[in-house]
Amino acid sequence: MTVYNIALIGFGGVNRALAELIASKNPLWERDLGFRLNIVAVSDLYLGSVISPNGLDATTLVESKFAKGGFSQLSGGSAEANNEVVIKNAPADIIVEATFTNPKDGEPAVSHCRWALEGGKHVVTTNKGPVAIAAQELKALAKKNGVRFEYEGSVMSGTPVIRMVDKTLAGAELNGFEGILNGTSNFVLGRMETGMDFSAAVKEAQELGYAEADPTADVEGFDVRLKVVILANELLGANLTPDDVARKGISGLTAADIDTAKKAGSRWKLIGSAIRNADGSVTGSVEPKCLPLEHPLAAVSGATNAVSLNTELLGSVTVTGPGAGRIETAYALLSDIVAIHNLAGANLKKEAA
Ligand SMILES: NC(=O)c1ccc[n+]([C@@H]2O[C@H](COP(=O)([O-])OP(=O)(O)OC[C@H]3O[C@@H](n4cnc5c(N)ncnc54)[C@H](O)[C@@H]3O)[C@@H](O)[C@H]2O)c1
Ligand SMILES: N[C@@H](CCO)C(=O)O
Repeated sequence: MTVYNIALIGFGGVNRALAELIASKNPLWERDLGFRLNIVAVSDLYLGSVISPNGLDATTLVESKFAKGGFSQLSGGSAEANNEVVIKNAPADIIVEATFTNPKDGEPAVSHCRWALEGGKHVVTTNKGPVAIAAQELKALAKKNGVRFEYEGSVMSGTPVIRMVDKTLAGAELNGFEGILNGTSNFVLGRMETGMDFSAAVKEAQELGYAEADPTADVEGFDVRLKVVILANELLGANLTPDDVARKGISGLTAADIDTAKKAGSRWKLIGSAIRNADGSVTGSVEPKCLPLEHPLAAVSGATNAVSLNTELLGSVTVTGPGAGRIETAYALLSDIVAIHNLAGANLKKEAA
């Protein structure tokens, strides 16, 4: 039986959801995917950290109501989030990075990824910071150390877009994309169409686990800007930084704007896009657009995301699915681990007794 030891960095909505899945689905994964996951360490800013070489019980982790510093009650635990010690010393094959996204410099998550990869540990992450800001460096580091840096959940949560385009649209000649890439702002715009106030709608998105720790990142377009950078660099071979992408969020839209659009048979959406220019350069942008109802992105509602990929050989191909949510994003982490597992010659497989 193949077992992957994993260490969770951050134990908020997403990594907690992964632990929930581990608690209930390990037997299914063993049967269908050929591996099970064993949590050997967790580190969280609020809860502290714990290393347990034989593994922590996922159900206990999920069901215990830990107070601040509560991991100190566990054997091998501390009230401090000793991320560096956990990443470097825990006997983990895979580091699962799901701390806050820092849209400015990606830290401390970039360092978390660096420590893991330098130590020969795979990284799977839903954190957009390290991917948008340091993907090239981290991919090179992973290659040098014979491990993988995987980040499917950094764009569109568990809905496959990065790996899907890479694997199944190879050769289709992608020229650009436009999409709804932030679940929170799309959810908020939808709620405003029903007459709900902007702040109440943001609060609801927070309660549903869609929003960033600071929801300004969602409604002001910073989150979409990171996602445009990730997709443009990954799929169009660009070398954009967040500062290269023009950005405008949805906070300036009023109830009257929403109403006027509705009466005109259209709908506001926050659109992230990038195009390849004639000279080969790539331009990205984030802005609210008033789309006619017949536009393919106009009907995308709630926290659902969609991206229309403009290809030379196939025309437009649209991928749609959940763009946020705890379990949905935890699934992205699982899909990254499946990708690692499926790599021929992966040297992390362990035959447990
Ligand atoms: N929730 C979603 O729908 C979703 C979807 C895609 C990507 N993401 C990204 O995944 C990551 C996690 O999302 P989430 O919803 O679980 O967020 P969250 O705010 O619920 O949890 C983040 C956790 O990380 C911990 N943390 C923050 N900084 C830390 C540090 N330096 N060291 C240790 N722990 C730290 C916090 O205490 C918190 O428990 C974020 O980067 C987010 O942008 C989230
Ligand atoms: N806060 C983000 C999470 C997914 O990256 C969103 O609402 O889309």
